[in-house]
Amino acid sequence: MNASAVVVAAGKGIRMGHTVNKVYLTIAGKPVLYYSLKAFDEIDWIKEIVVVVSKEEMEYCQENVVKKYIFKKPIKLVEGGSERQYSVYNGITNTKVDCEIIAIHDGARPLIEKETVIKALKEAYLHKAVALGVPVKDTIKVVDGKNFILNTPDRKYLWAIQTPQVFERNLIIKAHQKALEDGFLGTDDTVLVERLGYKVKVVEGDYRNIKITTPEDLIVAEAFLKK
Ligand SMILES: Nc1ccn([C@@H]2O[C@H](COP(=O)(O)OP(=O)(O)OP(=O)(O)O)[C@@H](O)[C@H]2O)c(=O)n1
Ligand SMILES: C[C@](O)(CO)[C@H](O)COP(=O)(O)O
Repeated sequence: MNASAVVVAAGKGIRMGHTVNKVYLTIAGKPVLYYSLKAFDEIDWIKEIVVVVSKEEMEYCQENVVKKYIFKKPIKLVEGGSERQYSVYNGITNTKVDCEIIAIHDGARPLIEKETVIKALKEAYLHKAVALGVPVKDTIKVVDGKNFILNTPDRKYLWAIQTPQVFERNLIIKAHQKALEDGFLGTDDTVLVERLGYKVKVVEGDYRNIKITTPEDLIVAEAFLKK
C-alpha cells in the first residue's frame, strides 16, 4: 500500500488556555505532536508525513519537533488555515499524487497506536473511507438552547468518532472540494464524504486515543503513557 499521513497541528488550542499551542506542550518530556507523528512514522505503508502548522509556528515546529527527534519518513510542513477543515485541505492537496490512501490525524491525539492505524489503513483499502471510533459510554441527550432535553437517541447506535480517518486520496480531495464549493464546514472529514453519498465504515478504535483539548487531558495522557 502507498499511503500518506496528514497530521493537523495548526489550531490555537484556545480551550487549553495556555500561551503555547497545546500540540507543543510536553507529556513525559516530549511534545504532544511528537507522539502523534511517531505511530505513523513506524508504519511501512506510510511513505510521507505532511504536518499542517500555522505560519507563525512553522520554524518552531521544524526546530523543536522535526529536527529534534529522529523520524524515518520524510516530513513536509505546510501552512494551515483558519478552520481545521481548511488545514486538512491544505494537507491532503500537498500529499504526493501517487499516494492511494491518506490517513488524516489530529496532532492533538498523541496516544494513537501503530496497530490501530494499521487496522484503519487495511479497512480503508477495502472500503475507501473509514473513521476510528468507540461506542459511547454515557447516555447522550439532544438538548435545546435553554438546556431542556429534546430527545434521547438509542445509545447502541452512538459512537464517539476519533482520528485517524482514512480515505482513498481522490475521494477525500473531491469531498473537500465539494464542501468548499457549498460553503459547508464540518467538524470532521467523514461528514464531507457522507455528503457525497458514500458509506463510511467505523473501525473500533481505542478509548485511550483521547484528543488533548482541556488541561485535565494532559494529566490523563501522561498517566496512559506511563503505563
Ligand atoms: N485551524 C485549525 C484548527 C485546528 N487544527 C488542528 O485540528 C486538531 C483538532 O482540533 P482542536 O482540538 O479543536 O484544536 P484547536 O483548534 O487547537 O483547539 P481549540 O478549539 O480549543 O482552539 C488539532 O490538532 C489542531 O491543531 C488545525 O490544524 N487547524
Ligand atoms: C476530528 C475530530 O477529532 C473527531 O472527533 C473532532 O471532530 C475535531 O473537533 P474539534 O472541534 O476540532 O475539536
